[in-house]
Formats: sequence, structure tokens, C-alpha cells
Amino acid sequence: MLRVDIAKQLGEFSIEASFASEGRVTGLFGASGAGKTSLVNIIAGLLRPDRGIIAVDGETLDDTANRVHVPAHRRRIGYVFQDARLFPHLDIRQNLDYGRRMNRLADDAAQRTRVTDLLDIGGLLDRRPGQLSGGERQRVALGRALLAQPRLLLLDEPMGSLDEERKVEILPYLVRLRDEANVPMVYVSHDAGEMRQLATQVVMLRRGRVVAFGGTEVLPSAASSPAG
Ligand SMILES: Nc1ncnc2c1ncn2[C@@H]1O[C@H](COP(=O)(O)OP(=O)(O)OP(=O)(O)O)[C@@H](O)[C@H]1O
Repeated sequence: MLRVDIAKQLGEFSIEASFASEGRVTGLFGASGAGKTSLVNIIAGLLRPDRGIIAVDGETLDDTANRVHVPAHRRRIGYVFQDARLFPHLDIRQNLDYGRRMNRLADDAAQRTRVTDLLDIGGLLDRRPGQLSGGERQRVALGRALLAQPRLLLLDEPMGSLDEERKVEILPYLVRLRDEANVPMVYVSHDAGEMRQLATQVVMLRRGRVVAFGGTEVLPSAASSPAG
């Protein structure tokens, strides 16, 4: 369960959000500038809330009243960005191993095979990121995040830099992660169609406020504008 009840002022923009989601994929949905990335950065611990609480599976990560702030690198939260941000000088095998080593986790060959099979990246291990397509790079970024054994995975528009063809290619892998990886996810997008296919709960943000929370039925219909 992800519990968020925070307020944060960023220049002239303020965010005040409160929700508790049990969903396997909590979708953060809203137009550009609604505050999605800011909220994800707060959950990740990269931004500190001015007031409030962040808790994952009953563990408090922020609680301003009690001066609790678990630093980002101790949260065991994976973060996949719009651009894959792989290390260009390392091959894919080394890139995949990075999160595990940083978190001082034991090597787990079975887990590695499970994740590379899940994402179909076993054939790419000896290449460098520059030799992959954008969709392949994103699949490796997902694998690297998963192999660090996060308790929560934050995906901020992971298909945002891909063209339509590549999106169609990667969406089934995200669905697979949702159904098979057993890691709860927060999925950020301004695309209602994508949300409808992936999210199990939706938090709709507008100008830094939660304007709707529920199942995918809270999303605008396909005929209306993307993010309201
Ligand atoms: N450090 C900051 N100082 C001042 N304003 C900020 C800061 N960070 C974000 N903002 C503002 O907060 C608002 C929300 O930004 P945010 O990136 O969270 O939105 P978003 O919903 O993720 O948008 P997009 O879909 O375009 O990425 C924007 O108006 C942005 O300019």
C-alpha cells in the first residue's frame, strides 16, 4: 500500500496531494505541469515535502511532524525515467548488475534469468546502450531497476520518448511486469489510453491537486482531450 498525504511549495506552484492506493499499478494521470514528476520525486525521496507523510507497505519514509525523512538511496524504490539513463561505457550485463551491486545484494542467477526472460533482453547482454533501440534501452532500464529488488517501482513516462511503433512494442512488457513481477508500481502518464491499459488505480492530478481517485473509470473517455 502506498500512502501519500503531502504538501510542497515549488516556486509559484504548490502541490497538495492525499491518497492511499492498494493498486498493483497506481497511475498518476494529468496534463503537463499538473505536478506528476514533482510528486514522484517526493515519493522517491529526491524532494522533501514541506508537510505530511509518505509510507510504503506500512513503513514511514517521510513524516514531517516527527522529522522522519528516509534518504532516497535507503528507500528501496526503483525509478525509471523517460530516457533510459543507462551507462554508455558499460555493456548491458554490467548495466543490469549495477543496481544490485549498489544495494549490496547477493548475486541471484535465478532472479537475473527471470527478469531478462520477462523483458526479453537476454540476447542483448554483450552490447552497449548505443547499440540498442530506444525500446530495448527502456526494457534494460526496467530490468536494472527490478534487479535492485525495489519494494516500489516509479515509472515516469517510460514511453515518453518513444514513437508510436515503439510504444506498441513496449506496452506488453509493462503489462507483463504488472502481472508477473510482483512489485507495485507508480506509473506516470498524460495518455489516457496507456493508463487504461496499465493502471489498476488512478490518481488524477490537476494543478497540483488530486481531482479524482479510483479505478480506470475516472479517466476521460477516449473521445475527450488527453489529460483534461
Ligand atoms: N523546483 C521548482 N521550482 C519552481 N517550480 C517548479 C519546480 N519544479 C517544478 N516546478 C513547477 O511545478 C509544476 C509541475 O511540474 P511537474 O514537472 O511536476 O509537472 P508534470 O505533471 O510532471 O509535467 P510534465 O508532464 O510536463 O512532466 C510546473 O509548473 C513546474 O514549472
